Amino acid sequence: MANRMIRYLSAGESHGPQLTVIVEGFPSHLPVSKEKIDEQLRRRQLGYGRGRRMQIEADAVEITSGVRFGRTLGSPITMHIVNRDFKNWTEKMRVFGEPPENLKEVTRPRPGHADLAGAIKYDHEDIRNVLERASARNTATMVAAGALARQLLEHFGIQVTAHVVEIGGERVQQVPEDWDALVAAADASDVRAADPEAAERMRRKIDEAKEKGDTVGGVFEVIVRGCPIGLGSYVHPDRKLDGRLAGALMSVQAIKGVEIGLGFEAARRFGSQVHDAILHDGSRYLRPTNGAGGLEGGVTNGEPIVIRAAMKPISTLYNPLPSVDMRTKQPEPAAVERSDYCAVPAASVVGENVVAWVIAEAFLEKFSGDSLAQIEDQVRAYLARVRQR
Ligand SMILES: Cc1cc2nc3c(=O)[nH]c(=O)nc-3n(C[C@H](O)[C@H](O)[C@H](O)COP(=O)(O)O)c2cc1C
Ligand SMILES: C=C(O[C@@H]1CC(C(=O)O)=C[C@@H](OP(=O)(O)O)[C@H]1O)C(=O)O
Repeated sequence: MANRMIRYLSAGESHGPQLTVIVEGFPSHLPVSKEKIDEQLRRRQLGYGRGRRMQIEADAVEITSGVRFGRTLGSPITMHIVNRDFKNWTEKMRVFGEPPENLKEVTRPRPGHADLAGAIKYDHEDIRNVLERASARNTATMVAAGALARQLLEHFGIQVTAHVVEIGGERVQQVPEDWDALVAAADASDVRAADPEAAERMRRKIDEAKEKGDTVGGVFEVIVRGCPIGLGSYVHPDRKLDGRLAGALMSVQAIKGVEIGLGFEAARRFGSQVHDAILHDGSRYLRPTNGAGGLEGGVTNGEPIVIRAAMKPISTLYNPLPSVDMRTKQPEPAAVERSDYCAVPAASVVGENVVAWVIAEAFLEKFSGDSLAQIEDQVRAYLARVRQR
């Protein structure tokens, strides 16, 4: 295991009273904005193709430890996110007491969800005991932790953004090259695609899925700029930042593929068409291209990190696939839960914040310190040294 300076633990069921995340290892004196965390949570709730649950929730954190007068103390930071929907589930989600008489157990596992494997693994008769925690509701905690990490990164000039590049096979053709224009265009679009024509085709694809009781997936791209050269390491597999980023993104519900830089396309080209030449302008190294996506040997090379993640279509189908009733073992259509039709735009916001977390982890491994000032000293000294190389 790499020596991680920061870590977090999350808890909470999708229809329980709240989600909780405890973040540990942040330096003291970092200014914290609750508004910035809430803004990321708000963005995660948006997107064309989301189901009715998002109209019930209004995600925001309550911070109950680790911050005083707007700055971190160096102690664990606890954040709570209330599940507004809990008020509709108080009986069905009781912590103690007997199940209500009218409780309808979920017994027909949905192909693609954690239902079947989870019910067998944890010996549950009622699949609700699985889906409550498997649910992507928990991505709100990933975003809260990432949004905190992001504030550390921003302090050191590192920025993260994401945009959707594909939904249901409809692809973006034109992406603004300018960073601010890309961020603005992605944020202004309800599918988070920066290309308005592609966005329209994506919306139609989501409508088509909805009409058919079906779902669609897609691909989003996360970009990090401002990372110093030298985060992560080649010296041991579990310290390689490419592997850690891919692992973190693959741990987000429904993410089934990750590629960095040219990714799978690199496998189809000659090396001369893949690798980025090394130039020097007299004061610093330059890379005319960025096929590596900002990572060589599992180490940041100073270029923007470019990483894409593929999300499978949502598993709950209103027109359900064949399944089996786990009580009777008889064929039955899979259970239907209230659901999203497409959550790629939301997943892109999750991806953005998950990536921010991993970069902050790597940043604090390289520039460790108990207070922000100690870290600033280290960063300054390192960057001065880099300029001499
Ligand atoms: C933002 C987001 C929203 C999701 N919404 C739903 C949903 O409404 N219904 C559903 O069946 N799956 C949804 N999923 C996907 C499931 O949570 C996921 O497929 C399931 O937990 C099984 O895990 P796996 O796909 O990683 O194998 C969503 C995923 C994300 C990232
Ligand atoms: C609650 C969220 O997403 C949920 C993820 C999800 C799933 O199965 O993963 C199923 C749905 O839950 P519900 O049945 O309560 O509508 C989504 O709404 C969220 O993103 O905050």
